[in-house]
Amino acid sequence: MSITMVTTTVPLRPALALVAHDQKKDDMVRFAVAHADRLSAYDLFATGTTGARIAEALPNLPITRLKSGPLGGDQQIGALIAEERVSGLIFFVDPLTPMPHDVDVKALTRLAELYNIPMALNRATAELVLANHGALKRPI
Ligand SMILES: O=C(CO)COP(=O)(O)O
Repeated sequence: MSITMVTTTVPLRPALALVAHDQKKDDMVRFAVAHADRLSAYDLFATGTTGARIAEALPNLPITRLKSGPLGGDQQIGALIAEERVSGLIFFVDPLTPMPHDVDVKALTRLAELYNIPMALNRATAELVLANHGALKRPI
């Protein structure tokens, strides 16, 4: 007599955070539309307005919207990184416009550095991150 063990594996999905400054939101929407299939493999988080723009363009793509960046959304994403719940950050930064919440942006990128998660600050790097999506760590 033989015994067969049946195991099921529930894959843990890695999570990605998407953020774009105002002058880069159109770029982010184009990026999300171009990669909608691949992005659907992730649990997605976004700052408020970025998430709204993506949801408007891709209503079937689940995305958790946090607060708007200037109202604490960058810090919320930073907290998710510190809790090791986000394994990649795609942040289309506007290098030409001063931001009142620049310290929050700096704190967010610092945590992405500290926790050694892939962080793309422009579209060229975001393409590389998504193309190497196997490198994105799974959540604990
Ligand atoms: O300001 C931001 C990042 O610093 C983005 O926030 P919103 O997506 O709410 O515009």
